[in-house]
Amino acid sequence: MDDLQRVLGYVDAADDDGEPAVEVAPEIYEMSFWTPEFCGALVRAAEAVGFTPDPDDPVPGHEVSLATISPALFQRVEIDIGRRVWPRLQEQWPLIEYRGLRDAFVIRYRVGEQESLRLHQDVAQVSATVRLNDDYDGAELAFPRQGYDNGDLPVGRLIAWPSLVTHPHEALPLRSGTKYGLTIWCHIPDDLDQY
Ligand SMILES: O=C(O)CCC(=O)C(=O)O
Ligand SMILES: [Fe+2]
Repeated sequence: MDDLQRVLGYVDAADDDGEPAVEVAPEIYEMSFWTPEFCGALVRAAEAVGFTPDPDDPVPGHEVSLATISPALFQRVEIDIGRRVWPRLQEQWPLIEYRGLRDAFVIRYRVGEQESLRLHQDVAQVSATVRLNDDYDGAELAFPRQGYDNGDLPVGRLIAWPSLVTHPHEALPLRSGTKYGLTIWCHIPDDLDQY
């Protein structure tokens, strides 16, 4: 199968071990999500489209949204997260409510280009990241308060955390190679009269 079929059709993307999420550090949950083959195809698609830093982004990175690669892909990922990821997170956080994705983008770290990302928190309900490759050194996604980094996370697996207040995180300096990760931000409910 070629990359085009795989990425645009979302073919052979899901890797589902059927296991519940595992708490790898305080309120950080890991689970299966994508096949390594799909991760590789998505990285090649992101490279074909190109990475552009947004000058208005307060935490600028070299990123490309899945919606820029393909609106249909963005929609499939949004539905897939609602079907496969959210129920596993609700076992841990029963009151969260899925309102779709604020964004999902591939971020790239390259020596001589973007080599780290400063400590920040995300403005979202729940944040997640998927490891897309592992042929690089450094650039671990680190949570200083939780004493956790994703250096040992296998390609295709996802970790999720509460976006604000308790889980500031940073990408440590890259030492060699190119890192790709998928960042996922889930919408905050805005129907405040429900609460
Ligand atoms: O995966 C990473 O390197 C971190 C990305 C991140 O925290 C973000 O895009 O908000
Ligand atoms: Fe972040």
